[in-house]
Amino acid sequence: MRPDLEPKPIRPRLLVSVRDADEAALACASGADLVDAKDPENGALGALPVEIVRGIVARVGARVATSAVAGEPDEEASLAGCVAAMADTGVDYVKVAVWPGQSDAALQAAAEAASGRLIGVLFAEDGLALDALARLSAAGFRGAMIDTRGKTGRRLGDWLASDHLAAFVATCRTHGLLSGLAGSLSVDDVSTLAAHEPGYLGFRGGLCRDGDRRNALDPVRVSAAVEAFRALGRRDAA
Ligand SMILES: O=C[C@H](O)COP(=O)(O)O
Repeated sequence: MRPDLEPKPIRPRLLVSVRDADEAALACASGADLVDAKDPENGALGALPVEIVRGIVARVGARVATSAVAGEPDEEASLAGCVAAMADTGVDYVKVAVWPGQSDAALQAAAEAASGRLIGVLFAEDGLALDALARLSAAGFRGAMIDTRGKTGRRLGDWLASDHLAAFVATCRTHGLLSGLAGSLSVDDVSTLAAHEPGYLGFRGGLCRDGDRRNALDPVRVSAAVEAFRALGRRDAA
């Protein structure tokens, strides 16, 4: 059965970024809650070709929630177009980079292009942009997440202190946004970050062979992550 990501799950959900339908099938079979289509060879928010994303949705979309990255458009004019192309693949959520200088009109057009399924990605390297969250909510975004832009070994917690992450999640909740945290996370981060009660925690590198996000997903690491998330649920239910 497809897990419910909203409005507030009893535990954070596990997002696993995948690069093709075979990895999507592995993540889904292992018990990931959200399968996220992304090109790990192309930076933090590399978009996959839409044909590959359609293949991922066809393979796992009936069994698990799906998302896809629409990239990091560097021109405001191309934002809504990138989002629309990815929304048209049938994914449940589209993720796109947002930055403070974007106009409200551009944000609104992007949200409309994804029919209320758009998640804005902010980068930890830019600091805590809490004021952006009200704008995303007003524009019609469904959620917001923090990720790291540079995949060079510095992790989410190296950029933002725990109280900042808690403030991000709480402010998302205030504005009715689904919240996500990511950035070179490992399974050891799960219980600490879960305490902030985000909607989901996102993983790629920490679940790949040798911890390198450009390598294939490692089934043993994916299973360990799934177990860590399930343990949270059991702890909360106890
Ligand atoms: O959306 C989440 C990202 O794919 C996380 O990637 P990462 O764990 O390699 O930083």
